[in-house]
Amino acid sequence: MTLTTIALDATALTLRYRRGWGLRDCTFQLPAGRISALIGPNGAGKSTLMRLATGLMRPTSGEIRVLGQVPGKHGANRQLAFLGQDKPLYKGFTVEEMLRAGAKLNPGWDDQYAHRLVREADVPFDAKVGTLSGGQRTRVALAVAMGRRPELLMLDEPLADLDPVARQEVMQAVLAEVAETGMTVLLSSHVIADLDGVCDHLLLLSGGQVQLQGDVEDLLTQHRVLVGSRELVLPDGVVEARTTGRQATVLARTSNAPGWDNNEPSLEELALAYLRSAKKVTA
Ligand SMILES: Nc1ncnc2c1ncn2[C@@H]1O[C@H](COP(=O)(O)OP(=O)(O)OP(=O)(O)O)[C@@H](O)[C@H]1O
Repeated sequence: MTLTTIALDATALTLRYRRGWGLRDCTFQLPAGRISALIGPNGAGKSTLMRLATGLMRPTSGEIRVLGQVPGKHGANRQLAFLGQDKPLYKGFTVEEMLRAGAKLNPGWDDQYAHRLVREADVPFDAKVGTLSGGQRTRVALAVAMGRRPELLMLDEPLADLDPVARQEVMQAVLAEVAETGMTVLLSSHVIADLDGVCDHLLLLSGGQVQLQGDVEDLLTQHRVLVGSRELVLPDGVVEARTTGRQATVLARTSNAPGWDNNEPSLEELALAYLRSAKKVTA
């Protein structure tokens, strides 16, 4: 990938908290204009990575570049919008006042668009933010983040408190924005099924380290779910092997597994196999 096609570029990125590692020697690149999934178990380092990208924290060693710049060096990156797990809203403001604050604070603010996003979510403009449900607050926080029309949008588990219809609506809004403006999105979620068909790039962290990264289509074609007798010879590239009775189910990075029934994995099968195998290694 050349510089202009890379939105996030990390080299040996490390952050050590007093208690232990947040991230450890992470090297990866996320492509611009695409939706990248950030997956990992609790404590994997997903929020830490996003905080480093915003410049809220500095790495202990290594480097991260966001849209070509080291975060925080030239003030807040105006092209970057970040929506963390603690939604950055003023509880005493009405939704309308929140949008007005967004307009005042952000030069590139698109007021019509932000209002449309709130309207689509059926959130009343005159309601106080503090009286909204968790899901409604998420929709307002998203409108504030996307109203800035950022080049890079980072969402830390944005779907966690949304109902199934709202999850779909939010993903549709994000997809439409990516298609229309070429915005780059980094999206973390524990519900991998929500990311399937939406994300075209994957970054999987575990224990602060990169376990798997790449283009989703490429990763899926490079892996196989193999089903067969447990007596069969395992191919190279086994990520995870499980047995029930006389049958074995294997996920392997291979295209050559004689004797096995083999199918391309879904994103969920791929990610879960890597997450389970990382858990076994660290247990
Ligand atoms: N402020 C902090 N001080 C000390 N340790 C921290 C701090 N924030 C995170 N950590 C530790 O760093 C590691 C990575 O945490 P992080 O919050 O980045 O993980 P995560 O992948 O976002 O987890 P989750 O899915 O639970 O939100 C964990 O071991 C966590 O305990």
